Amino acid sequence: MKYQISANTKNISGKINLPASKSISNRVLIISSLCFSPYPIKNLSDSDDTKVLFSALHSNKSTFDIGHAGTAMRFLTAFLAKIVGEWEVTGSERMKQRPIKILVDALNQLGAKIEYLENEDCPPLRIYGSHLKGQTLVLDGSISSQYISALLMIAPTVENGLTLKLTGDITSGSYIELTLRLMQKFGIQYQWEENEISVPEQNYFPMEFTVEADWSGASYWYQILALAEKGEVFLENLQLESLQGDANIAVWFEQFGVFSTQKENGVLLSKTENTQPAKLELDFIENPDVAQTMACLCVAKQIPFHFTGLKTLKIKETDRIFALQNELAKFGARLTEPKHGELAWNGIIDPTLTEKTPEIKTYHDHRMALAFAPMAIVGFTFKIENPMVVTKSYPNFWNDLKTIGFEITEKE
Ligand SMILES: O=C(O)C1=C[C@@H](OP(=O)(O)O)[C@@H](O)[C@H](O)C1
Ligand SMILES: C=C(OP(=O)(O)O)C(=O)O
Repeated sequence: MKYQISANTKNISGKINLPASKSISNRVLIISSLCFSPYPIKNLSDSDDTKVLFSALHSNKSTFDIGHAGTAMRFLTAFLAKIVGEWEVTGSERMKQRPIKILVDALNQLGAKIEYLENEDCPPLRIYGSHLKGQTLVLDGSISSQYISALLMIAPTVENGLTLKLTGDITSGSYIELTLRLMQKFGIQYQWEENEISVPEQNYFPMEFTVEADWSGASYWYQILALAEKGEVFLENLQLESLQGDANIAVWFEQFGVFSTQKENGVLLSKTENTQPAKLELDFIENPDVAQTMACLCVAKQIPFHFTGLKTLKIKETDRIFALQNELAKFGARLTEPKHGELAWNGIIDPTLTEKTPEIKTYHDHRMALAFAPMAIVGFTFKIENPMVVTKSYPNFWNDLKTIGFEITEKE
């Protein structure tokens, strides 16, 4: 199934009920399961990635299929490693290619026994969970922060706690900070100095928790306003003072004339002046999930760019560097990869590449659909293949777009 997308609107006006943060939801679900008594969670995300973790944590089975959900895979692996029993965790074909060795090695050092069932270093896994004994672990922090978050969340419940010494350039550090700040809200004390994080053995303190709106999901609304001539969008439940690292983008978008004001129940985005940078240079080391948003924005506005900090994009839901290069070429943009972890464009549209009605492939990646759809605002009409990939993080996305005047029709 495909959607054909167009948008005959330059002046945007809307009120959007954003999805709740899946990163926060998945952390509070794990923490709740680690508490002596579970606590009520309000505004839990309705994304596939959260639903799948919720089901696994509330099931009486011993085999779990977590689909495409990276955080669910990594967080559940660490959680099950300390629950006495024999467990199996698998996922989508792509999940079977996403590495997990760093986490498996760490958990095995703590006393778990985890085996690979198909390919070395990747899911599916058989986990023999047992009582874990803490120690100092040395871990490569440059591949995925999710391994580190997974270990940190179980750390207070491991005998003697845990100390993690991180080597390499730490990637997605904002997500490690999110983990620690959430743990702190549930009563946990920790120390983080330079590349060393220590969490003593202690109890989580259960308390009612309300999940904030998702900042990565908000990025598509910032992108829409940046592409529009003017307008106002109210994003419900969003907080400028946020636990999420992607809240950074509020500042990034000011150079596109999009300004953010905190109101009682959310953030008001407004665009009154049509400005844009001559060239965009950004480092995504703390914000990998908004790289597609910014690349699509720049191509739609013909802004040359040089992005760095993108090494992890190759091991996400798809190889996002490859996917962006392939699909943005259909709009005439020839993106280059100057170095591993970089993406650049000279701002020149090559008419020999341009397709009249491009068909955008989504590669099982929600962010391909989410980031390309806003490009309709500048007048493109295109199709998006397998548009329901958005349910991984933002199930109501297509309905939300319709409320601001997008035309979305189903095609074979
Ligand atoms: O911990 C988290 O909630 C996440 C961490 C990031 O992954 P990496 O640490 O693998 O970059 C991010 O891309 C992902 O969407 C969510
Ligand atoms: C990378 C992502 O998710 P995950 O790694 O949890 O599958 C994402 O949501 O963009």
